[in-house]
Amino acid sequence: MKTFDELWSELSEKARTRPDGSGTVKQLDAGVHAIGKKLVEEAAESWMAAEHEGRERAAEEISQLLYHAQCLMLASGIELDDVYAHL
Ligand SMILES: N=c1c2ncn([C@@H]3O[C@H](COP(=O)(O)OP(=O)(O)OP(=O)(O)O)[C@@H](O)[C@H]3O)c2ncn1[C@@H]1O[C@H](COP(=O)(O)O)[C@@H](O)[C@H]1O
Repeated sequence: MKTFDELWSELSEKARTRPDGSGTVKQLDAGVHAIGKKLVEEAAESWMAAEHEGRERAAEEISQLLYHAQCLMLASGIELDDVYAHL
């Protein structure tokens, strides 16, 4: 279990150190267009899970949505505070 901010610290570190086997590094190397497609996919999966699959599955898909949102942030040079300023 980790918070949104803890995940951000972890992913930012992955982006900096580029450890072998990191799915995040792979995502970042794939670029904004590829990450955006994943984000749309996870948003749709979150919607379907919330409508048809129950709370646990919806929570799981939303976690993946948040993860891909952070990958998009990293790939776009967007910081947490840039997003928090609009909440
Ligand atoms: N929270 C996530 C996370 N959520 C989703 N994913 C990736 O995104 C994929 C989900 O998208 P896909 O739909 O393609 O894969 P899937 O298994 O078919 O899933 P569904 O389609 O069924 O939803 C997973 O297989 C993971 O590779 C994640 N990968 C990593 N994290 C976190 O990010 C951290 C760093 O990960 P690495 O960079 O891989 O070390 C990890 O410690 C985790 O906490």
